Amino acid sequence: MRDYTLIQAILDASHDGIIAVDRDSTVIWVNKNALEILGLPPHVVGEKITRYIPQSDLLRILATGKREIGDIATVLNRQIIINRLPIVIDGQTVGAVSTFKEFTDIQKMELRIRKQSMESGLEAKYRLEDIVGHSDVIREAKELAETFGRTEATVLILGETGTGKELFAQGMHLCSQRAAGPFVAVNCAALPGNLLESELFGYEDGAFTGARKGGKPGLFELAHGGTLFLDEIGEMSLPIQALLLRVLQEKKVRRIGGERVIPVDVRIIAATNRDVEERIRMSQFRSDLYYRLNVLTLELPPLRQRLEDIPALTWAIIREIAERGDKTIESVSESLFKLFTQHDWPGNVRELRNVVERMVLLSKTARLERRDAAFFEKKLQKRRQTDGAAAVAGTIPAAEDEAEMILRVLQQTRGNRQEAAKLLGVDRTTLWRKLKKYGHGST
Ligand SMILES: Nc1ncnc2c1ncn2[C@@H]1O[C@H](COP(=O)(O)OP(=O)(O)OP(=O)(O)O)[C@@H](O)[C@H]1O
Repeated sequence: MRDYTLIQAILDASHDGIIAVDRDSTVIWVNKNALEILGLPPHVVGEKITRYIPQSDLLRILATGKREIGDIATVLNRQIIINRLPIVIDGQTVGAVSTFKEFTDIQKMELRIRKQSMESGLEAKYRLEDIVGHSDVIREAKELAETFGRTEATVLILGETGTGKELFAQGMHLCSQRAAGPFVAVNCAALPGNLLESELFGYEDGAFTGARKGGKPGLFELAHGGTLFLDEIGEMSLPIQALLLRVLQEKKVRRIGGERVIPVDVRIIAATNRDVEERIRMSQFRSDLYYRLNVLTLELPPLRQRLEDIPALTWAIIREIAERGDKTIESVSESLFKLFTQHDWPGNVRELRNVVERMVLLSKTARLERRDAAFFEKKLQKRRQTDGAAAVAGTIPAAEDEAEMILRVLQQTRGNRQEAAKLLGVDRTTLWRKLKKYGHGST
């Protein structure tokens, strides 16, 4: 009797509701919270559970012997989160128990945010040790990134397009104390001004026409406890720069159309492939924001400064393709690597990835040969000719040619920019920038 009273007191002390049934679905134990949440009378013990809850889910647990964790249900107009488990003794299911609690607004929000962040892949995958390359320049960059990563300071990554800025940002996040928190990346150049503002800061219900019902948390809120990676920071408009600076100073955000001030704990890693200092001179970038972002600087080398890494990078790409199950390559000819070293790779590792992927997918054997690279040789030749002509004329390659080529490729891909960028061997942002430059920004 003493044991019974003691156990009952312990169960009643739990914040969760607990109700257990035996193999015949007779209630054998229930605590105070369960009675309260389910609205049951105190004398349910000894009665069939179906008398009070005709469709009780515990019947299913008795039948299947399988646990069900994290189910959400509405009971008496309240949302509850439930775990149901079989009670197993000596390998036999002798009953079932359900533990549950009210689902608070905070938990609801957490669940929604977690779901959103998983859907849009807001988790860092690459660790610094996954970044391929043994050249001195990349080794130094990795060492520096590791040192920077462990601090809480803001880091500015400088590097040409495709040099791995996002990979390094992920790597720094994963070696920081925030590794278990979210990693949220946003490309400031890919979103027009007002869209970038609502992405970063979120909005309240009814903030503007077309705003999602219930409002939307901004990326700062989603990155709470983690890292926010702001790529192409140099492209950010002046009004958004001012808002960003305020958030960095105050560590609080206010959603568009909202009154509430939401505290955020976010580490910023920013990146740019443009000379921000030049933009400061042209009054297009705020110097106070630049100094705040540029506490630590990590410069990433272009691929042409680490040509010795090409074989390792090529093999890493080949392995990834094989893992996807697309195609397996067993050997690569030395002459192909030699050809690769003759190129200056303006699109860096992203361009190398595109070239290798194309070759692997087109190759008919398990060996990559120089002859598989006919399309690449053509590209090289064309580039040499253009460079030669430019050198003779003392000009840069004609802009019209580039604009025409981009539009032609876009036509070919029926306006699909991602595909066009891939065919052109540039990233989407570069393509977007070029279109803007040639006056086709909104096409
Ligand atoms: N050292 C590396 N090892 C393996 N893959 C790499 C490396 N560097 C870059 N890549 C690959 O190159 C591509 C571009 O990388 P990433 O997006 O990090 O570059 P970025 O500098 O952020 O480019 P952008 O400035 O255009 O946004 C990705 O597909 C990435 O996987």
